[in-house]
Amino acid sequence: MSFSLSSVLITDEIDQKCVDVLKNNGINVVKNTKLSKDELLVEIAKYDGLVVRSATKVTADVIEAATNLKIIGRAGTGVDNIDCDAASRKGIIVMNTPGGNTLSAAEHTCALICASSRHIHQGDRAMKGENWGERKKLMGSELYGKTLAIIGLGRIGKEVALRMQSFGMTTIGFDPIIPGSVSAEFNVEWMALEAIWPKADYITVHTPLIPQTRNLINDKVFSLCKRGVRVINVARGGIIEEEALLRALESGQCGGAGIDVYSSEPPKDFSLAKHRNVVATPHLGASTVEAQQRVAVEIAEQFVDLVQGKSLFGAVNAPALTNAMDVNTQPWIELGKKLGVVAAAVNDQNKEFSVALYGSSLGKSAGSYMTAAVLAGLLQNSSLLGAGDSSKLNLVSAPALAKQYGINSKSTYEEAAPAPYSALVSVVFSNGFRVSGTTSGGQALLVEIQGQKFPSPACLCDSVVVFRGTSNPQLIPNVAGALVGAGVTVTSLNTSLETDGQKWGVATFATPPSESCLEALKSLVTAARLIAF
Ligand SMILES: NC(=O)c1ccc[n+]([C@@H]2O[C@H](COP(=O)([O-])OP(=O)(O)OC[C@H]3O[C@@H](n4cnc5c(N)ncnc54)[C@H](O)[C@@H]3O)[C@@H](O)[C@H]2O)c1
Ligand SMILES: O=C(O)[C@H](O)COP(=O)(O)O
Repeated sequence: MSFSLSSVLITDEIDQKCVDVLKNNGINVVKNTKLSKDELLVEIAKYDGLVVRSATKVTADVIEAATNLKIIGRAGTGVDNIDCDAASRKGIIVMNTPGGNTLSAAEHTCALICASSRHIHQGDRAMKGENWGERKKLMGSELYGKTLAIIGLGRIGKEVALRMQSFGMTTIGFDPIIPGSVSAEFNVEWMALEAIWPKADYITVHTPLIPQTRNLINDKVFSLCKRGVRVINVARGGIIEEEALLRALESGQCGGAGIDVYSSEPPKDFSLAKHRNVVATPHLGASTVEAQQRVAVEIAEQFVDLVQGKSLFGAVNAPALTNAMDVNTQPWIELGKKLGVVAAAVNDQNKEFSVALYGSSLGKSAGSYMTAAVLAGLLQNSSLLGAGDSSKLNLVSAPALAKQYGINSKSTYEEAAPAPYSALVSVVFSNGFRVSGTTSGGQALLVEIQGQKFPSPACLCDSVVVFRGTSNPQLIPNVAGALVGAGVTVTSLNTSLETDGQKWGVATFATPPSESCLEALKSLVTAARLIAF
């Protein structure tokens, strides 16, 4: 896979090291952190790469205006400031630097837990106001022996657990993906959320902001918690419902909060940040010299690795493209695309299909990239694609465009492949049409069309003629003779087993023929398509 990048725009405060790494690898860089939205809409068209933190909102209109953009890099973790669906529809890769700021965000969380338990913020305010008398109002509580509930046991949640255990806190937690056996390895007892609420003295959230986590901590949850529970949010504003938190702080049901992130940034309303029992910071979780240098270098190196064809590490919207860089997976992705192209050429109902994967060498996880590959093939010559869409069709945009056009796909997996193949891919449409293939020596081979198997699989080379004809001993010699007569050099001719007196056939060529060669077949076959992959 080749990927070129000529000029990158950086619109947020990102460490100089990002600029240096990109420039040292021959990529032009412009850093402008002062662009208004209107200016960004004009500027963005000049660049094929964009690097942001959380301040720049890469909305659908920015992506629409980004006529040359190929990649958006997030120097950090959360990509919720980027419209990833809009980017996917335009075939634009979105990548982040997962892990580069994990330790800083974890340390900041621990700092907020400590500050909240000992009223550090209130004490500091009192001292600055020369108000020593505040001292007697600021009785804190020890963390030792208290229970810390961690919602989201990914990178940051785990690091918070390990650090707060050294204070003698008991750590419990919930994550729908991380099982109890894994969380037990870092001494977090996994519990269902209902069991967590009444046990927790402190609750810290470390999830992405997604529909399932929006307002996760709300009035109802506060009512199920211990009176005086303290909550911390260094993840995303909106995971703890801000109005519910204010109400719980006012009633004393919540004893204090440490908040780094807000549902709108900067907040439209500072009531929460100003509350006496809230220690508030302006989204500082990743704001350390170390984290900023790390994410700056990582995003730049990830861009360079992609240009050099080494890896697509950090891509969040391109599972198929990521796999397309693996030499073992590449032939399967090519096969998927070609099966999609064949299906689009000879089957007239392509809106609903399933990709059936067979063989342990493919594995269940192949479903996401093989489905994307088949979709890319199906859409390649489709009239569904608008003019703008067809130039953007790739393994990133195919699933997003298919969704837009109402094409539904799913995948299934079985460990055992039908003999004689060790691995096989079948694309099965809702009208019963089925096309199957495998790979050998890096080549895509057609094994079956419409349930009719090829005793000897047909190569899906650069261009082929796929035809259907009445089964008679003269079919192959007649088709071969007609093609030779039309001036094309046939390199192979394979036919399937027959069903209802009909056979499928595939012809391959030394050099791609023109569409006119099909004229020669008209009287010999019931259907023929020239397919250029
Ligand atoms: N404040 C900051 O400056 C700062 C810095 C870095 C990261 N972050 C944010 O912190 C959050 C966590 O980052 P991370 O690197 O640990 O991510 P991660 O992907 O490693 O972990 C997130 C975890 O949340 C879990 N999760 C998803 N849905 C859940 C649900 N409904 N309930 C419970 N858990 C759920 C996931 O399974 C995953 O394990 C993200 O929102 C990220 O954007 C903030
Ligand atoms: O998701 C992240 O990486 C953090 O929220 C950091 O955001 P920032 O890069 O704007 O500090």
